[in-house]
Amino acid sequence: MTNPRVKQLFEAAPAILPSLLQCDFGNLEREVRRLEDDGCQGLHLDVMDGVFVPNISYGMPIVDAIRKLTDLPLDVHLMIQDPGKYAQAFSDAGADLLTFHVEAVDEIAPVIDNVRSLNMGTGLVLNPGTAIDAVTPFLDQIDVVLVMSVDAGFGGQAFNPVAIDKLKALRAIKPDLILEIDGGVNLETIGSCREAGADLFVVGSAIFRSSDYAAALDRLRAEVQRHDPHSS
Ligand SMILES: O=C(CO)[C@@H](O)[C@H](O)COP(=O)(O)O
Ligand SMILES: [Co+2]
Repeated sequence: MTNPRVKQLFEAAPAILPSLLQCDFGNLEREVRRLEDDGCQGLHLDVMDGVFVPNISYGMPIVDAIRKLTDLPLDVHLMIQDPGKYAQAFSDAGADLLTFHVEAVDEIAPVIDNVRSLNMGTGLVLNPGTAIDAVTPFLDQIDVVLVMSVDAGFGGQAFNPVAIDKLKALRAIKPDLILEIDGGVNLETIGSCREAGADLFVVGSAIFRSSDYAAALDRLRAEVQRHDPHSS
């Protein structure tokens, strides 16, 4: 991995990545500063097109605005049809790690090649109903598998435990693969994700519905630490 911010993010793992979907967009700079001050090691940006998922969030201009506000690694989760068509634009906007859904493309390999050629970290995303066989042929070409524990499209949904078995299976197949989990990750669910092998934890509601982000992040980090499979 040559992208220095992605390298930095992976070295920080296990790490919590706040999903900005539910942040206060009217005060974006204040939100980003708060998360930086609270010791976050990266930000998760959810891009939704109203076609691949039944919701619309934001696109390149917001990624670009956040890039100008921070040097933190930007993990851009594309929930869009035909993601390869927009890889260059998200690279230009400042994405460091670009993940796209296997369900959104007919041919996965050319999109991986496209993202890699732009020097971004590359990740494949699986919705809860998609088996890991959809990503296993590509594990040597990518940097991350993002396992969804909700159907992509909305924050605030309940965690689907099918994700736990997928994390365990992927960890068993490739011990050094970076595994990311997204959807319904909170104080009750984050420990089992860590035990199952997750390295990066995307958290939306459990941070942004709290009045004290720092305290919420500290509690989540303590839970990750408590469930670390490597500590005795
Ligand atoms: O990609 C998505 C939803 O599609 C996520 O990144 C959510 O935004 C996470 O929010 P919570 O489930 O933690 O509320
Ligand atoms: Co996401």
